[in-house]
Amino acid sequence: MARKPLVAGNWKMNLNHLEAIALVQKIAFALPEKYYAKVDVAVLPPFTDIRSVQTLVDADKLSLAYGAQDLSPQDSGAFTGDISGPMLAKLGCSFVTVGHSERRAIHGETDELVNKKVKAALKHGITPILCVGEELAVREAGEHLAHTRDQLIEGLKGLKTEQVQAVVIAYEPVWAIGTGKVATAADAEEVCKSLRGTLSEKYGDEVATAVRVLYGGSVKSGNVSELVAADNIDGALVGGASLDGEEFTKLCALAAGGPLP
Ligand SMILES: O=C(CO)COP(=O)(O)O
Repeated sequence: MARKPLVAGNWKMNLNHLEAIALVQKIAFALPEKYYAKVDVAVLPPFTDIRSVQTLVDADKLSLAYGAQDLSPQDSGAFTGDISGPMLAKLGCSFVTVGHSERRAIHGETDELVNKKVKAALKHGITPILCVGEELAVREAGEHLAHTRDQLIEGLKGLKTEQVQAVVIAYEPVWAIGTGKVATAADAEEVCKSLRGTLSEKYGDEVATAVRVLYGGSVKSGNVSELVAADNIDGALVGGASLDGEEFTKLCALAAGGPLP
């Protein structure tokens, strides 16, 4: 089965809601509709931008999807500062990143919490983009396959097979994030293939064949084609390059197989 590539722009803590509107308009204008038949495109802005993005996407009937960068494992209650799955679902979010390495490192998120967040997203009909990836020391020790396998297994723990089928996985080696050091296509493919192998072993071939596995870490228009050409890489989770409308559009068009618009 051919998996449709997904390119998701993780804006991280960048752009206010006015800047968000400008960027989405730029992408909508620059990326012709026909590309969406070959690539799914999503933006993941900060929470404060989502309502504005929703309004724009709805009003102009854009094919672009959007989502959030995190969610609470809880639905509601005394959790100051948190944002819940039902709130995101109400805003029309299709995706939410869960377990991004920045949240694991800066906010101390454990695999157990990440697993709860994956379940919270699924409960509210939002596709979790479960992020896994090793630090440089882990790779240098040759432990990257075992490390990412454990993160995958723990992140999906307790899910039914059909729920796993609804998840997107993103392999983001920590040493390649925001550093300009992209993993080679061969390095990225090695891990993505191994993750798919783990899915097959735990949930069967059908699920493993259906689930999209993205690569993230210094993806740009200059390297995306080589990455998505690999058998087991089904798109990209893009940080820095997703903040530049022209660059992001180019990247999406190339992930769709080109030509440039
Ligand atoms: O963390 C990332 C996306 O989630 C990758 O960020 P960069 O593309 O800026 O390296």
